[in-house]
Amino acid sequence: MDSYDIVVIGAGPTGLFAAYYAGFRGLSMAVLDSLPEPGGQITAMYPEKMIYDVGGFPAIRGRDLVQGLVEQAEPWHPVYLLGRKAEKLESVDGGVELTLDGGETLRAGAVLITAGIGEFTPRPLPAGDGWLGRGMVHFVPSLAAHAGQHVVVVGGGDSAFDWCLALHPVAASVTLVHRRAKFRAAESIVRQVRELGVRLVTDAEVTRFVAAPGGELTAVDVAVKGGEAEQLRADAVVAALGFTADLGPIESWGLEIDHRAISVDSTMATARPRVYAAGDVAAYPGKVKLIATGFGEAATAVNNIAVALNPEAHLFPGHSSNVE
Ligand SMILES: Cc1cc2nc3c(=O)[nH]c(=O)nc-3n(C[C@H](O)[C@H](O)[C@H](O)COP(=O)(O)OP(=O)(O)OC[C@H]3O[C@@H](n4cnc5c(N)ncnc54)[C@H](O)[C@@H]3O)c2cc1C
Repeated sequence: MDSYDIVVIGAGPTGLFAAYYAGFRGLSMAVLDSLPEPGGQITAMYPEKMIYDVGGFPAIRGRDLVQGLVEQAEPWHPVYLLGRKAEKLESVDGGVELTLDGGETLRAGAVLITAGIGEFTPRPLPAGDGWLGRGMVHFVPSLAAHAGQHVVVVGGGDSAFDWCLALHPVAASVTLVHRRAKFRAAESIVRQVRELGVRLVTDAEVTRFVAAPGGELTAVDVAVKGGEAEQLRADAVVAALGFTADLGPIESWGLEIDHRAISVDSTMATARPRVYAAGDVAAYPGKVKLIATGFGEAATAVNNIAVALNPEAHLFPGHSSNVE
């Protein structure tokens, strides 16, 4: 069984900063996330948006903030367990045992839950059943992977339009398909996408994915309300229909849950020994759910964990600027 000083549950901005901090404190760590990529809500919902309220960055694109956090933690070699979900948590002698989906177990001196608003489940595109990873994605980790491709984006919210904006410069073509005539996305972003000349097919639904004899995606069939069905060339489909989020198994771990978040004290400790929480998932009076808040809480949690694991350790870590 693999064993770490800290297992961080959730590779959103809070979990990634906690990985840096654990390394800075000389602690070994694994970071697990049910998503296949790090970055939490930023990666899943707004990687192309500019963020204006992270200290030190007057403006930073979501994707770049996540990359910076990953780079910042990298010197400490965090073990990333991506696409893996924490299912069960048990207190054991000297720490915590976590069971992942698939039955694998991990031993941790302490667990830091940075699960945000919970595990994301993409809203399904029924016609795309069986196509995930074979031409269909729910979000785009790498724009370069779509260079020169014909891409069909399905959805009418901000993220669908964000993907159109981001993909337009690299893709051969981008077409948006939405089942209504009205969009949920902000008017300004809809206008930008229209101005780029992206084709918007509305009152329309993707009914079938069309494969070449080799099995690769070549097109999608689209039914248009009151109009003629058409076939759109497609090397890739981005199904941007939104996500549902759910704390899922974490709610059954014997923690104190308050409005879908975990109650913590000022050390970020939960009701269970050696289990801490930080970021959006951590609740206390006056809590403000922001990236900047999560960074501070991650530092508080990890420094307190360092003392819980070794009572002779100092709570104050020293200044990073003093370390060569
Ligand atoms: C559209 C939008 C715009 C925003 N703009 C801003 C902004 O401008 N400024 C700002 O400060 N904040 C903004 N926010 C809020 C900000 O994104 C959140 O405060 C931040 O992402 C919280 O980070 P986190 O790491 O605590 O949680 P999250 O980012 O939610 O990450 C939690 C991670 O935990 C994983 N997870 C959950 N349960 C499990 C499990 N059981 N097993 C494995 N993995 C699990 C999830 O998959 C997820 O990746 C915005 C949010 C949205 C939706």
